[in-house]
Amino acid sequence: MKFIGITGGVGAGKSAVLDYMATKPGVRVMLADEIAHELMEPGTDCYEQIRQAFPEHDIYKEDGHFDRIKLAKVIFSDENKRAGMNGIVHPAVKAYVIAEAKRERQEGTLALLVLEAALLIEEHYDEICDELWYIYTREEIREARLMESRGYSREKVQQIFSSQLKEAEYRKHCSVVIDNNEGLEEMQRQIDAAVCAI
Ligand SMILES: CC(C)(COP(=O)(O)OP(=O)(O)OC[C@H]1O[C@@H](n2cnc3c(N)ncnc32)[C@H](O)[C@@H]1O)[C@@H](O)C(=O)NCCC(=O)NCCS
Ligand SMILES: Nc1ncnc2c1ncn2[C@@H]1O[C@H](COP(=O)(O)OP(=O)(O)OP(=O)(O)O)[C@@H](O)[C@H]1O
Repeated sequence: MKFIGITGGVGAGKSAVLDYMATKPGVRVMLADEIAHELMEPGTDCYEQIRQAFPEHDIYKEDGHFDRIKLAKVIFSDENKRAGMNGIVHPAVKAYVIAEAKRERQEGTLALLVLEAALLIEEHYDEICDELWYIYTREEIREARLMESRGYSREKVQQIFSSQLKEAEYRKHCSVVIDNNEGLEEMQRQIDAAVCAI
């Protein structure tokens, strides 16, 4: 089994890449954001720690779950708060991922395990993954896609851009680059070639 980490900035198309890879036999995909959200459900250790770390903020929905819009405003506008939350959530996500990768390696039924995360490089997933792939899409295209598909404001997109790595840094750490500036078919053609080359 090979363990591939897929990264790139917000809106680069990582989920679109994973959706395509998930259609292939022998491939299991994992999304770090999804794992994080499960680990942040009310009643979990992460939930309690975040609650205690942000006592002065209303970051909740009526049912007690975190309100992602409110939480995003807090963590993307304050570097210290973002670091505080990362320090709670990311070690828990990484521990979960390491345990799943170990289990899959032992089980031996997969050809590829694929993990998608915006912060693979910052969180040193190169130490766990066999290869890192960078999904490259120009900022203006990502901004347009996110405003159109998710209704993000230009300000929100720019705030998230400035909290993430620059293109050169992603390229330095990744051995495969997928160019997702064009349509989905072109991206899928590059994925097929990269999978063949493993
Ligand atoms: C901050 C939250 C509430 C924002 O939710 P929202 O629905 O507005 O945005 P979404 O989840 O689609 O994330 C937008 C982009 O920001 C990235 N991102 C998420 N958290 C962070 C972070 N702490 N630092 C930098 N980028 C982040 C995402 O990967 C994605 O590229 C949400 O992302 C969250 O709960 N984050 C904590 C989980 C986490 O750390 N995920 C990254 C794991 S590698
Ligand atoms: N090649 C493409 N052509 C047109 N639209 C695309 C293409 N790739 C992705 N998109 C669209 O761009 C938007 C962002 O893509 P996606 O959600 O896959 O990005 P992401 O990198 O997973 O984002 P995040 O960092 O927030 O998880 C989505 O609406 C998606 O459908």
